[in-house]
Amino acid sequence: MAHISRYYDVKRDPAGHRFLEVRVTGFPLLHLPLLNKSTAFTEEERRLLGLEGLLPPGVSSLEEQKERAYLRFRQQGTPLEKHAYLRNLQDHNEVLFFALLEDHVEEMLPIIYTPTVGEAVQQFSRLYRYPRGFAMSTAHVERARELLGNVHLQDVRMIVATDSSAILGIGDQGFGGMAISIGKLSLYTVAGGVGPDKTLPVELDVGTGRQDLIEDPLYLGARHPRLTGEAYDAFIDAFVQAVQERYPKAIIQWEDFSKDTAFRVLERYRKVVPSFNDDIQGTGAVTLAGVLRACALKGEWLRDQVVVIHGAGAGGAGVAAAIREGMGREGLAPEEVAHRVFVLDSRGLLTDDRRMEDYKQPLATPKGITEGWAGTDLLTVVREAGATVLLGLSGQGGIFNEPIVRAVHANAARPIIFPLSNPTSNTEALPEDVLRWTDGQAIVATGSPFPDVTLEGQTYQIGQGNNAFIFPGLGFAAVLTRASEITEGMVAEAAYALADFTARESPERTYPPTRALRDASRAVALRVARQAITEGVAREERVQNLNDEELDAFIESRFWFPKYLPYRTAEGASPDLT
Ligand SMILES: NC(=O)c1ccc[n+]([C@@H]2O[C@H](COP(=O)([O-])OP(=O)(O)OC[C@H]3O[C@@H](n4cnc5c(N)ncnc54)[C@H](O)[C@@H]3O)[C@@H](O)[C@H]2O)c1
Ligand SMILES: O=C(O)C[C@H](O)C(=O)O
Ligand SMILES: [Mn+2]
Repeated sequence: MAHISRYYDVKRDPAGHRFLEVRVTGFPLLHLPLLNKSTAFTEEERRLLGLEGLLPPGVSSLEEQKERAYLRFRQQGTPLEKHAYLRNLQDHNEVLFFALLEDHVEEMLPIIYTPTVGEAVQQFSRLYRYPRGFAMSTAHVERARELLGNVHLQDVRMIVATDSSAILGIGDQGFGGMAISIGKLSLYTVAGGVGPDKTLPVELDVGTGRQDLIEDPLYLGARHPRLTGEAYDAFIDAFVQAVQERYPKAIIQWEDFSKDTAFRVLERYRKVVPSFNDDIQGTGAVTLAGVLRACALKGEWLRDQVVVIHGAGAGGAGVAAAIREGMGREGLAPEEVAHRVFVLDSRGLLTDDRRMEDYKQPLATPKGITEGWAGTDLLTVVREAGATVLLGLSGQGGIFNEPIVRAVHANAARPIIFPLSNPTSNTEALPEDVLRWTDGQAIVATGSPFPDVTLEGQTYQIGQGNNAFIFPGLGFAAVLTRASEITEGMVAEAAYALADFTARESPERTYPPTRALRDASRAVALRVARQAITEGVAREERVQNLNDEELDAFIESRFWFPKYLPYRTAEGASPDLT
């Protein structure tokens, strides 16, 4: 089968300046988002590349293009319209898209990512315009390798793949989960330095449990119930094998797999292909980092807190493991930790006399500890355990009500309350309410972005405890070191790196402001890369003997930045070659 094998190369001229040697010219060139400069093609390039007459005569600089695009962006009425506008731009001109994003990261992150991406997931089949990424469906299992061969990208290093079974807190979303993979990878580029040509969003369309989607005439996904059991495993196996063959250097980030599959998929492949689960590991790390900062803000240790985690899915389990690890590092033995970390699912506290899924068993509280307790519901657990920290990962909007928040406050002068569920409608409590119910004493961070809260003349910044502060740096470090595996040590290091970065750059906050996302990711990448080298999983020769300063410089030098390179055609080739 004929494909465009390589339609461009990055080369250097004799003076050492980089340029793109392109093998596509004319109209098709204007339709390749990685190559299209649109109105920024110079007159010389237009002549050389057969573009004369196809573009308006005015030549714009990238700056002018950004100005034009930003004006249009501001004219869009709703967040979803803004999202659609930016996605459209991304599908036409990636350099411009990322350059614009870089300039307005605080304003645009909530549009391309959480919370608006949640709406984009739900509306995916209605918003759909251009192809992006790899869509694997049940009909393709036998031919996964061949189909991945149809993807034009030559050197994919970072893959985000979802089976859409638990998107944010909004559940099974069928094919629409593709929007999450796209959104996460945009962050990899804007914050993590991975070039857009090195990223591949993937939808693993194993079907959907949503009858309303199956019956929706406009639905674009496969119309059958979700694969389960062996058929499901065979599907994911086929995908992983195809990735290993076509993109042997790629890292896989598993995203928004429901608790029923998340743990199994993570464990099955983590030593087969370098991979991690963002909701388990990324969320664990970001939450530990924020809780450590919150403890530091009130001059206390994590080991002295009592932590209640509401939600025992991928996120809750990851957070529980990370908090336990953090307490262990502060000197607590596992028996002591058992008195300080409590996890609840929809049936109440996990205790070891209950029947439950395998992955939950290590999270369960020994029955002896809860002897004599008045109950195992959230309010009772907060009271009986003496919770000083309350973390929400249940996707249950509003469940942290006034009595519950006040009960935590009764145990701590400065309670730490993080409603971490996304999107905004699933937030366990609004920051303003939490602050009001605690007379401004609570330390609050949320998963979705919230504006500052002003209460009785005092303004409180609400940190965004979102794994976006972890995964770009973690994944970029794994890419740059060519890690053979993403170890628990690397994930833990990401958490401490973020906490230290926040302490250094924003000492009064739980998390850095989102405009610091790139710097935070770089700090995370440095420490994760160091950990990979120390643990002997870094396969990249060039990083083996670098000191920290050199490693940081190496990371910086590998960052992709949105700018246009000059274009030329292959030597001797005629400009109309396509
Ligand atoms: N802030 C972040 O970075 C971040 C990261 C991951 C997940 N999350 C959020 O956490 C939520 C859960 O995501 P997940 O990936 O763990 O999903 P999941 O499907 O794996 O788990 C959901 C869990 O919620 C719990 N739950 C449901 N109803 C409950 C109830 N009434 N009471 C107590 N617990 C209940 C159950 O224990 C279930 O296991 C989502 O809203 C998601 O957005 C946030
Ligand atoms: O996507 C996010 O905003 C964070 C997290 O991965 C989630 O599933 O909620
Ligand atoms: Mn997620």
